Amino acid sequence: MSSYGRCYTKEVNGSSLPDKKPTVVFVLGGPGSGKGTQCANIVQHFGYTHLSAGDLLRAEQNSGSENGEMIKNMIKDGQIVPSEVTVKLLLRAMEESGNDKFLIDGFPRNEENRAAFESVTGIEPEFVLFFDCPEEEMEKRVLNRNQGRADDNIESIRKRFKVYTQSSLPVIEYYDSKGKVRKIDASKPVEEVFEAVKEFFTSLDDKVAA
Ligand SMILES: Nc1ncnc2c1ncn2[C@@H]1O[C@H](COP(=O)(O)OP(=O)(O)OP(=O)(O)O)[C@@H](O)[C@H]1O
Ligand SMILES: O=c1ccn([C@@H]2O[C@H](COP(=O)(O)O)[C@@H](O)[C@H]2O)c(=O)[nH]1
Ligand SMILES: [Mg+2]
Repeated sequence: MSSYGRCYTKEVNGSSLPDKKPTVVFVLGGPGSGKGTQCANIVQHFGYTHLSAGDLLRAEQNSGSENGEMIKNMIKDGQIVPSEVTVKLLLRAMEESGNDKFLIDGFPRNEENRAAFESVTGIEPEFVLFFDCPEEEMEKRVLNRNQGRADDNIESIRKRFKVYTQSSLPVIEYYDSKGKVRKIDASKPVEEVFEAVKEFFTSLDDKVAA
């Protein structure tokens, strides 16, 4: 198992493991709210490693993995891939990065994801960056994205919005009840959104330095 698994602690895993838990920020919001766009900016300014769970699943799908067909069908349908698969991909990417600061984009997407990540890693997010955006604006952005994604069509998008409302928003509400949500108005232009995003990461850097 990955050294970023719960086997993280010395007594389970021995001395070759990281002695400090990594910093994790979950980046959540609906399809097309701008998570990937803003994560690229955060990486440049604050030195995080960006892990998009969707990108990891797409790479796994294209790798010839035995889960490839299942992932392909679930993405097309906007369904949430079982945690067992996604958490394993995230842990491997965390370990391979050599970094200790991660933006986990588009995960956890439901309560099962949330509980699995926490129980496997023992990691709680530092905070949850929540990109709040009206559905109409998100739909427009996704339909204009032009990146050849199999789920950027009106049929898949409608399914993704439904899953987001039913399964992902409750995860954001859970973290909100713990005071961990940092909400951003994601309907604004990219530069303005980033100004708001920056404040949260600057505060965290200041807290760590203090
Ligand atoms: N603030 C913004 N204003 C206008 N367009 C934006 C903004 N942020 C991102 N976009 C554009 O909207 C599209 C979706 O952005 P992005 O891929 O970052 O969203 P996402 O939240 O990662 O979506 P998904 O969940 O589907 O992966 C892209 O074409 C991007 O260039
Ligand atoms: O944790 C996750 C993340 C993503 N998925 C599936 O991938 C698509 C696309 O995700 P994006 O974040 O928009 O790139 C999503 O609709 C799910 O089908 C997942 O199952 N679990
Ligand atoms: Mg994205």
